[in-house]
Amino acid sequence: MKDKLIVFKIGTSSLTNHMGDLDAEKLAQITSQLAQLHHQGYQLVLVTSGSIAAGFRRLGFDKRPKHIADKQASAAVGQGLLIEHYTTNLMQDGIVSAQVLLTQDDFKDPRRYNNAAQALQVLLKRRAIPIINENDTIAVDEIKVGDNDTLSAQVAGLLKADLLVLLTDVAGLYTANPRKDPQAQAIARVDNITPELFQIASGAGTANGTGGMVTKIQAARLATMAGVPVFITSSQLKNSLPKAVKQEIQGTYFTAQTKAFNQKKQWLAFYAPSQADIFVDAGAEKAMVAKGHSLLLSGISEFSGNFQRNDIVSVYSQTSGKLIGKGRARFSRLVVEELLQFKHPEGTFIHRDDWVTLL
Ligand SMILES: Nc1ncnc2c1ncn2[C@@H]1O[C@H](COP(=O)(O)OP(=O)(O)O)[C@@H](O)[C@H]1O
Ligand SMILES: N[C@@H](CCC(=O)OP(=O)(O)O)C(=O)O
Repeated sequence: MKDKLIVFKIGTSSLTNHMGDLDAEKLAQITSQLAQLHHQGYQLVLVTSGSIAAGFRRLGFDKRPKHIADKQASAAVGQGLLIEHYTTNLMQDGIVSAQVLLTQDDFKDPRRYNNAAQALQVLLKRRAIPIINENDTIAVDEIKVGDNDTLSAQVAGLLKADLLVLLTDVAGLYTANPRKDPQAQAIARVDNITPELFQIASGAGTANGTGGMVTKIQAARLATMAGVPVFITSSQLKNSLPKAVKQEIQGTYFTAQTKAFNQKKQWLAFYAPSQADIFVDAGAEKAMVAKGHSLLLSGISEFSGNFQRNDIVSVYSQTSGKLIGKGRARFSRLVVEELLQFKHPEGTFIHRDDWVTLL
């Protein structure tokens, strides 16, 4: 399938042995399948975990460390070793790979966000495979994506991928954790990610993984809102990568939303820091959510926090108290306060082009 762009995410659980160390044989299985797909004409991106697993023992820890600074130091040692495996293996098939390390800051700052997209697009156009991980060594809480499931969804959305495949150690999402509940049933397809779905997903399956199915469902939510379908499957089945691309293997398929966010709206929805909270009345809520209309000044019932013109604000329903979306303010708080003194305040506070519904 020429030009189809697939983002694969491979978790620590799929790259390690029972001691938690990087397993070169498992990694080689992945690279040979990537090479196969590359030669078929697919554009590929790999988001890979494993830097901590690859580094901790060399740094003198006898098991995977738990403290943040120890993990960061291990990642600094392991990232180089991890990328060396990918580069060497892919080079044997004549494929150029590229290391890209990202943090949440790269998504929050619109300039860095565009830069990341452009650099990745050049790599893809030139048939290289970007090998992405979080920049663990420098990522403190404030700038952390936190898990590679989410990072892969962010990347898939940014690049408008045709499919995101999350490869793990179970063949998709089950009605309960299959490691703990033998009665758990496989779920083949999810059209709607409801809050109930999160309840069936507990944390990581092994001491090596981060987040388990919860972060995978969160990732699926983000990617599908950005218009990218998601397939969760096991990396341990034979030829799982080529089969996953066509869903010819057991797994869970999440359908993409039809009204997907474009790049500008993804930034607004997922990354833009919000400066203030605006509460709107029932009429405005209906007009914005159901009809996609702009928010007029007359629909504002309350606000908290200070905001300037062009700042991003969160909009809540006055009736339910729930967050309904985010948008760009056309006036500062000072001006809004003045305008709302009028009996019939006129003007658009958030234009529909600068608005995303998040219900
Ligand atoms: N409802 C569920 N369906 C499938 N797996 C689940 C579920 N709830 C929890 N899990 C656990 O999630 C694990 C996969 O997540 P994780 O260990 O973080 O893997 P990775 O390193 O691949 O990201 C599975 O091994 C499984 O034990
Ligand atoms: N960035 C970290 C992994 C973070 C992570 O999300 O791990 P996992 O749940 O195994 O995909 C690393 O390279 O070890």
